[in-house]
Amino acid sequence: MQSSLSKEIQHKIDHKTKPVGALGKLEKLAFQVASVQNTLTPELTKPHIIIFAASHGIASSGVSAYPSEVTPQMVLNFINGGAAINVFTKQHGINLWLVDAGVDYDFDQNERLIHAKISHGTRNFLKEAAMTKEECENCLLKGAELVRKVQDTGCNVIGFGEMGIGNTSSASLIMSKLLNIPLEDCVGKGSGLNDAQVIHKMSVLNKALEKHSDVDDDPLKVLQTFGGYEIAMMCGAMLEAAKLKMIVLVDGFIASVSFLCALKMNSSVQDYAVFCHQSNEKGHQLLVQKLGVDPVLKMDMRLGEGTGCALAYPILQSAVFFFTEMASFESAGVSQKAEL
Ligand SMILES: O=C(O)c1ccc[n+]([C@@H]2O[C@H](COP(=O)([O-])O)[C@@H](O)[C@H]2O)c1
Ligand SMILES: Cc1cc2nc[nH]c2cc1C
Repeated sequence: MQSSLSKEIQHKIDHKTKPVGALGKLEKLAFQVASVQNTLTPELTKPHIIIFAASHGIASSGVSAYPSEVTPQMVLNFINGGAAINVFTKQHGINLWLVDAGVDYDFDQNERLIHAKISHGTRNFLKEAAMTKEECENCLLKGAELVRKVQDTGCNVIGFGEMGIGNTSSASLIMSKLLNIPLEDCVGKGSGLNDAQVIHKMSVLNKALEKHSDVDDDPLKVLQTFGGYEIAMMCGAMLEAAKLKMIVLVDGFIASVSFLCALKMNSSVQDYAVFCHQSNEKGHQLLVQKLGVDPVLKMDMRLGEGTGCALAYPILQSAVFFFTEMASFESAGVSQKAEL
């Protein structure tokens, strides 16, 4: 049953000076933000994006178009402000936090980089589980702790990005296991494999599935076996952000898989999530369909880093601003729909 606040929110949307429904998806977003914040006067405050970076044992098995050194190199690029996410967050006034979740490199102390290194990278899941149970649980706790720190700054809308060469392999395996769908439907080009290389990636990942055939669909076990530290930390962060009633901006394929893990642990996370864009990575379209969500943007992007969140943020702002600032038919003296 619709609550009385839900009815009031919908009434407010429908009485703005526009044909009913004419602001399309913006109306759904406004409804969601007002519902999450439990108010007819929602606001977005101190937007943040956290990027979690980590190295992957599987990256040595020829599953990515790029070498694993790119992960620490890109972290340095984030620190120096040169990556796409730096540019877009600056453009839209979004605060950016960088987290070393487990990169295979010892960074110098830097005030722009948060040290949360679980280890120097996950193990290769062709041989053994990527993480221990304890490491996986530590990731969830660390992600949650970071979100609490962000919320303490006055933030109520948070997006998550990732950087980790090899992490589309982790994400594909987790998706296949948790949704019980064929691996083939979950595996794509990642950061840019050609067709022959995707076939090799498939055969490597099939071996990993065989190796861990005893793993059922328990989300913590799946995350521990195939995950990356950044995927698990993001999962813990999303769960905490939902608990704190923050709006959660979900980026592309890998971030959506973190969301899937979070959803399997606590289904209420769905109410807080805004899916920012439809990634070009093969598995994402199916994942979005299975989740029953309709991403804000489709820009043919497949970058990660939280770039989809940064691009969708001003659209979310427009949703909140029309809801709070537009005149109503009554206040503007505009005639309503004719009774025909
Ligand atoms: O966000 C996405 O949809 C997305 C799709 C494909 C690749 N990526 C990025 O590319 C990296 C993973 O690609 P790969 O091929 O190394 O598994 C990782 O750093 C991700 O941020 C991201
Ligand atoms: C250069 C580069 C930048 C990235 N950012 C996120 N994933 C990435 C993968 C590569 C290869």
